[in-house]
Amino acid sequence: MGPRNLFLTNLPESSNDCEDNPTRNRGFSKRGDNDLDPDECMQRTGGLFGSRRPALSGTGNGDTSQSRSGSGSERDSWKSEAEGGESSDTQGPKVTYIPPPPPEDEDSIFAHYQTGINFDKYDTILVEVSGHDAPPAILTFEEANLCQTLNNNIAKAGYTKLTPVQKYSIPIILAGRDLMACAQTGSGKTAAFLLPILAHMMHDGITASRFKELQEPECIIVAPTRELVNQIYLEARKFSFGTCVRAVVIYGGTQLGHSIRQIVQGCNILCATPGRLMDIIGKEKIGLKQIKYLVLDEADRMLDMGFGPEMKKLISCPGMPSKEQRQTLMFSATFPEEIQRLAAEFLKSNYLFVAVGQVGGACRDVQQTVLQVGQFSKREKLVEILRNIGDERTMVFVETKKKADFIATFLCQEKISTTSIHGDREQREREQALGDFRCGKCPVLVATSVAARGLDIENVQHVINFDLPSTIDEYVHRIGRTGRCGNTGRAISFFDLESDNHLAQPLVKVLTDAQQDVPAWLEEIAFSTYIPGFSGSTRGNVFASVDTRKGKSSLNTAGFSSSQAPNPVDDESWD
Ligand SMILES: Nc1ncnc2c1ncn2[C@@H]1O[C@H](COP(=O)(O)OP(=O)(O)OP(=O)(O)O)[C@@H](O)[C@H]1O
Repeated sequence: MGPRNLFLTNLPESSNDCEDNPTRNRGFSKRGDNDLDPDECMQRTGGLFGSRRPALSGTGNGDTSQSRSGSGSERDSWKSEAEGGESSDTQGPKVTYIPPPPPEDEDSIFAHYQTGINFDKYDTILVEVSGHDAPPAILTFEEANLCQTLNNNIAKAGYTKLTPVQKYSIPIILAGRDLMACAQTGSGKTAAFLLPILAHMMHDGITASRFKELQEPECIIVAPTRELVNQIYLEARKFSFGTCVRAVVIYGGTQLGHSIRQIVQGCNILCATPGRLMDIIGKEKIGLKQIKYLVLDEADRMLDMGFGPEMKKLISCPGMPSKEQRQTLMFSATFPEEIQRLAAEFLKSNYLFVAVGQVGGACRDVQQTVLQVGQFSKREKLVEILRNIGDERTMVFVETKKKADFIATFLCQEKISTTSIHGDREQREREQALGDFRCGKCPVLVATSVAARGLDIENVQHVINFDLPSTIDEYVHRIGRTGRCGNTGRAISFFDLESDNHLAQPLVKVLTDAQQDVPAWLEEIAFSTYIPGFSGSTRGNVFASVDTRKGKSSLNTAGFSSSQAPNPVDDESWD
């Protein structure tokens, strides 16, 4: 195998507050004070595991091998990227990895970072709610009338104010309505669905318990990547702390038997990647009859051709309540119109659509810079930028798994502390890489799209698109790894005239909508490149700025409940 799996983290000699891992390796620090031979650097595996925040805690039992080579073309293997190439019919060695359980101490469970200076600016964002009979937004957690334990956990998590998506989503979900919610990256969509679901479960009571032969969870939450479902699990564990609700997480690349053992101990909320979930259902390790809530996080990704077929299989499984009998919730920062139409198959016809700001728009707390850089100049430019950045946490996105290893190795040889995450790395390595990055041992993480969505990592100050993605939606998600929860961040993208011209128009739109400077050369390309159907406005195929049902909508600002908001204007003038 090429350097792909030999590539390792570079760790400074001195340890810091991260847990040491017996297989921890040494390597280069940015300051280059421990000059390991690059080859030796390549001989070591693993890295650090654990960080100030709870570690990943997937569970599972080796049922299927993990594809060690991306099947099909690199770009087409996005799904195998997310699942790490795992599927029940993949040949290869048995997966035996069992992630260690997350820390159980309260400090770790409630570890969180501070909201940023722009958190209060959320209240100025226009919110559009479309669909009929929408309950009014709430302005405070108290208005949600949650139980004391939940309120205690919210306070311990450092939440004092609701974000816009929470103000509108929580009452809608408490009212039992289906919901499609779009809000910018880093604006609290996870709590927006977890809190009302937990409130319902606490109020209505739960059935699944450790003493049941067959576990029948009340809630299933699916997301496209292992690291993201684990992150959602840790949030569910946080907010359900001290309650009888038990959350479990299962994902590919880990031993299946361990997943099963976790489930049989009691499973009310199951956080899962699609591949592992369908394995567990196929083996009848859970029943679906008690499902009350089905949540699709990064929903547009879950419904596209990558995971759409598996999602359709899921809702057709024996025992799965129909869309009329369950509550279905979909969340994402992007939601193209054609995907919205696909979503209708999963949602009750009277679902509500909440759009916080421009659907598909970038978070305005991210300062975006686009540089024209040809492919042969990218590495030099990357090193120049990273040397200027110093030790601030930076995610570098590349388009293929091979390139992730290559660039990470290259940076290693440039004595820049770097690690990598992509779908061909063992799950253990992926989790170690994330742990090294989270705790700052490796301030640079080179990643493919497997890390583009959802990951909430403290202090990511910079995102560099070494390669621009193929779609503008993925661009929005990638740069959203920084500038989260009112904090500011910076994104720098290398625009290659040979391959990125198709992105020029949507990129200009995203930059303009986010009040960013648009380079003249990019504008020129944008308006000299004709893309059928793109009118440069929100009505183009690029963004669905309104509910594609074109239903009745009310335009509110996040700072008001609908009763106080300015008179709703016709969504024609929305954009
Ligand atoms: N009301 C709140 N007050 C303070 N912090 C919050 C609040 N809601 C969420 N957060 C924090 O903000 C961060 C981002 O939340 P979350 O990951 O749910 O964002 P998101 O909208 O799902 O982002 P993405 O679109 O990238 O998935 C998390 O660290 C979360 O704990």
